[in-house]
Amino acid sequence: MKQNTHQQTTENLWLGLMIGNSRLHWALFVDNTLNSTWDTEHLSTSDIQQLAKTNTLPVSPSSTRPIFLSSNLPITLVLASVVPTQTKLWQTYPNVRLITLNHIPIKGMYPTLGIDRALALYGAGQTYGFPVLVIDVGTALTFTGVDHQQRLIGGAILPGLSLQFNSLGRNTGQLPLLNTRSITSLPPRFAMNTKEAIKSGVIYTLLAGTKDFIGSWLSLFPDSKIAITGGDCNLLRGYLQNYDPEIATKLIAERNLIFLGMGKILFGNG
Ligand SMILES: Nc1ncnc2c1ncn2[C@@H]1O[C@H](COP(=O)(O)OP(=O)(O)O)[C@@H](O)[C@H]1O
Ligand SMILES: CC(C)(COP(=O)(O)O)[C@@H](O)C(=O)NCCC(=O)O
Ligand SMILES: [K+]
Repeated sequence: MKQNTHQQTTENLWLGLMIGNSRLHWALFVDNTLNSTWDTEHLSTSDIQQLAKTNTLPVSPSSTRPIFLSSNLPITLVLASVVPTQTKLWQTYPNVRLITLNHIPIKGMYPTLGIDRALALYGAGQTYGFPVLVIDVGTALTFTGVDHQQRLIGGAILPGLSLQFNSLGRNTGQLPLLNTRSITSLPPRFAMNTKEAIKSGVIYTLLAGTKDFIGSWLSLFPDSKIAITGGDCNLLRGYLQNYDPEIATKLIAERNLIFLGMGKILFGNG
């Protein structure tokens, strides 16, 4: 592992870590303010054990492979996770604080609600106002809504784009495995080859479903904000701009909703 010494003392540095199902999402908070965010792949058990032992943490806004911050003082690692096996591994870190639903000031949450959904919802509400609907286009795609009184209304969970393509590619005898990132424009609706037919099926169904959820939410909360986040949020928003420009203009895209929520909870600001 590469070592990188940092000029700043660690008292004013907090590292946020959101463990998602596909990747790790990192945030550096400096002087109680969100400074930078980046994503990496999941780390191996031995890498995490080594970090805990040597009191080092990755600080690498520009790379998918982490560079490690070494320090004599314990750095506070603020952890939220939707992957219990990973939570266990990271809890071996010396100075770790785990964010749970108990920390989130949203009323009426059910006990198994994902902490990523709760944090993003709180971050969106605090930033844009309540009520708000959050669409998170990650490994799973989720809709999560909260009302004027910061009470959870609920939402929905379905497979995200890559999960949909992977399930077709891996569970059939002759369908190809498509790469989500290679699909940048809307496919023809009625396709004449297999790849385009998969794209059409997944994307138009997703767009119709998204439009329906947004319409349904706005019929309940006509003045609500709608925020979109997650690894594939720009892809979905891009398709939506062609498919239904009026709905697309209502969407606020923000990759850091979860960390905006984390910042509010830790410091009372983003
Ligand atoms: N650099 C990248 N590496 C991996 N996945 C990426 C990348 N950029 C975008 N993605 C997309 O993001 C999706 C995962 O979304 P993300 O919100 O990061 O996941 P999670 O929070 O569930 O781990 C992947 O399915 C993939 O399609
Ligand atoms: C729905 C999720 C799998 C989304 O995870 P992600 O795609 O962000 O990795 C996660 O929020 C989760 O495990 N939720 C628990 C069930 C629920 O929210 O009802
Ligand atoms: K997510």
